[in-house]
Formats: sequence, C-alpha cells, structure tokens
Amino acid sequence: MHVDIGAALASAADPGVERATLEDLDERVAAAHERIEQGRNDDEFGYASLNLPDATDAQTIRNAVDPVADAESVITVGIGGSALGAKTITEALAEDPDSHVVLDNVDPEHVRRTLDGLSLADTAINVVSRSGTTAETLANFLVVREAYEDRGVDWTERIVVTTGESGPLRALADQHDLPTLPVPEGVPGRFSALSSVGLVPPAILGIDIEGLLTGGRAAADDLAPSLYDSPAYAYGAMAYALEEEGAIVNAVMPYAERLESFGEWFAQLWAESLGKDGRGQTPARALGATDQHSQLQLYRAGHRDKVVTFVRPRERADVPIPEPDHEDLSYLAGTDLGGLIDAEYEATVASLPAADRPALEVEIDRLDAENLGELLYAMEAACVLVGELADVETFTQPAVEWGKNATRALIRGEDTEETAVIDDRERLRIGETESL
Ligand SMILES: O=P(O)(O)OC[C@H]1O[C@H](O)[C@H](O)[C@@H](O)[C@@H]1O
Repeated sequence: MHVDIGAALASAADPGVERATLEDLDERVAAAHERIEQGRNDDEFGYASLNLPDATDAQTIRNAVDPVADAESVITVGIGGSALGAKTITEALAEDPDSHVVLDNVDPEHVRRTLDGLSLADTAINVVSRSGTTAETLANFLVVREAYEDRGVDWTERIVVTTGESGPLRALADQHDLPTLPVPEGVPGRFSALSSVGLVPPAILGIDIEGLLTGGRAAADDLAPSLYDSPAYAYGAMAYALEEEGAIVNAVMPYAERLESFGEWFAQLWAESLGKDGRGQTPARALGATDQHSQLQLYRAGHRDKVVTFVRPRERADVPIPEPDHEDLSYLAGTDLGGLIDAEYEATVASLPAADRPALEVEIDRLDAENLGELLYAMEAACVLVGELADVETFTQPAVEWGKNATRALIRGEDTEETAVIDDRERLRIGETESL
C-alpha cells in the first residue's frame, strides 16, 4: 500500500498543508507513535485494536464456523462495528457478493423482503453484538429466529454468535447452547474487523481470513515514528493537518465497486472516533467513476471545506471493450474497462489540484485478502494517530449513547430526561395533516 500526499500540499491546493507544517507535525507523529506503541504493549483499551492481526486466532474462528461451513449464504444480524467490517470484507472478496446479507437496520419492509428472498435452510446466521444489548440487533435476531422456525429450519443448528461475557445475547446463547465466539478484549466495535466480529462471514464463505490477518500484520510492521516512513501515519497526519486548514469534510472515493462498503466502514471509524469536542472531519461517501458524474461538481467547485480521499487497487481483472463501430468512439478501440477506469481515476485526481482543491491517494496492489487487511489496518492506525494529534478520546462514543437510551425509554414507555427532551423539542410543522 502507498499513499500520495502531493495533491494536498499547500503548493497544490487550498486548503493545503505547507511542507514546513508537515516537518513540525512529524515530531508530534513521533510522540504519538510512542504513545500508540505503549498502548499496544499494555493492551490498553482501544490501542489493543492494533494488536488484532497477532491476537486473532483464525483457526478458532474456522472451528466455530465448521458446523455451518456448508451454507451457501450468511445473514449477519448486527449493526455498526458489529456489521460493517464483515460487510466490507465479503463485498470485496466473496466470489458471490450477494452471499452475505446484512440485517443492520430495523426497517420492517426491508427485513421482511430480505428474509423472504433467502433459502433459510442454506443460510447461516451470524449474530454479533459486543454489548449484547443493542435493540436493533436483538429485535432482528428474534425476527430471524422466528422466520427459521416458521419454515421448519432448526436455527440453533445454523447459527454462530459473537458477543461479550454478559448481556441478553450471551444469556440467549447459553440458554440454547449456541456456538459462541468472544469479542476481543479492549477493542471497540468499529476497530474489530480483523477479529471474530468481522471474520465469521468471510470464514463461512471460504475467504482467506489468514491472508487478511497477514495483511494487517504487514501494515502494523509499517508503523514508524515518522510520517515519511509510514503510509498509514502519512494519511492520518495529512487528514489532521487538512482539517486544521479547514478541510472539515473527508470524501472517500474508492475506484472499485467492491470497495463501496469500505466507505461505509470508514465513515463509522472516522465519525465515531474523531467527532468529539467540536471537531472531527465529516466523512462523505462517493464511488468512482460513478460519482464523477454527480458529486465531483461540488468537490471541485463548492465550499473549500473538503478533501477527497481516492482509493484504488492498481491491478484488477479486466474486460476488453469490443471494437466500436462508430468513428466517434474510435478512442475506445483496443482499450478495456480497466484502462478506462484508470484513466478516469488519473483525470479526476488531477482535476482537484487543477481547481486548487486537495486530494489524497491511497493505492493497494490489488483487491485480495492481504491487501484488504493492510488497508483496513492502516486506516485504523491513521484514525488512532489523528485522535492523538487532535487530543480526543478516540475509543469512546458517548454521543451515540444518548439516542440508544432515549430509544429504549420510548419503547418501554418510561419518562426519562431523554424522553422529556423528545416531548419538548421545538417543532414548526408545515403542511401538517394530522398529528402522530
Ligand atoms: O456491538 P454492539 O454492542 O451491538 O454495538 C453496535 C454499535 O452500537 C453503537 O451504536 C455504537 O456506537 C457502535 O460503536 C457499535 O458498533
């Protein structure tokens, strides 16, 4: 993996980072690296995430999924960090991307249609909740369970549960004697892709989970006390410095359909980890080349509050473009779709500094298990570095808890501080037909 920061230097873009600023920042990167290494050595909460490539035992995961390894597809019941890692990995690496279905939302129509469309006898259930208490996950689990029963399929034979030591999900797993994997100690959900939390569906679908861990290990070995020696830290340091210069939006634009969910995973990582104390880049999601034809207008000519992060695999399987039978299309003769998407990538990256707007490039060799493991780990390390530089509590998410508590109180019909806020919130309804 490598990172190119040239198009985000002040000589190329505004907002941009002066080389002198980077030199100064490099000393802070060295100090942050020392702090991160200390945390890793002590397996401290959060920092322990960066030890997962060594700490995760792939064989334990393979043993746990063995009873369901014949499944043709997997349904994951989980949300946020308990779903997005697995979703990202299977979307990128599974032979059939539709073989992994994620029920993270509780939109009833979506849940019903998803279950109706699956052959449940051939579908393994992967239930994941670090806390074991998340309402969406527990509710969907009960619905999924009943769907299996209704179709005469023994769900207890098709399931793997990943959860913590306590909580309702753990209690249910014990009660029904279900195969259960633990969540890793000291690792917040959004940092747990390279653990049982993210690797069960890939293992069931025959993905090289050992390769993912090998890639993670390679990225860990690349962490160094200078941003000039470490692609992950170079990315993190630039993201931090760009935010300081006003780039408060980070639009992640992979040039690979199979990396579309990577943008979703990155968004949670960045937002929940760094959105604190009145700061943090807002992650935006785009897909190359598709969004060149929609969002790019804003990125080149809108507010000067953004950096675009381009991500691409350098090699990919190709599809030749058939000989055109119209002279206006002769420029496509002898080319292929890979050549076209690469040309679009080069053109779009260059188009940003040409409009005085910053871009960062992250390139991996190809989209395989090792390179994906490297990419996920490197982005986690970059995020931890930004947290150190910005001096925020990277590994907590107190602002999310408010909504979770309020939802639970509403469902239970309790009067709490949160429900009072909901009752009292200001409204100015236009075109109201009837009150709820
Ligand atoms: O794994 P769970 O405990 O079910 O949590 C799932 C998600 O819930 C919350 O919204 C947290 O903010 C996320 O960080 C977490 O990934």
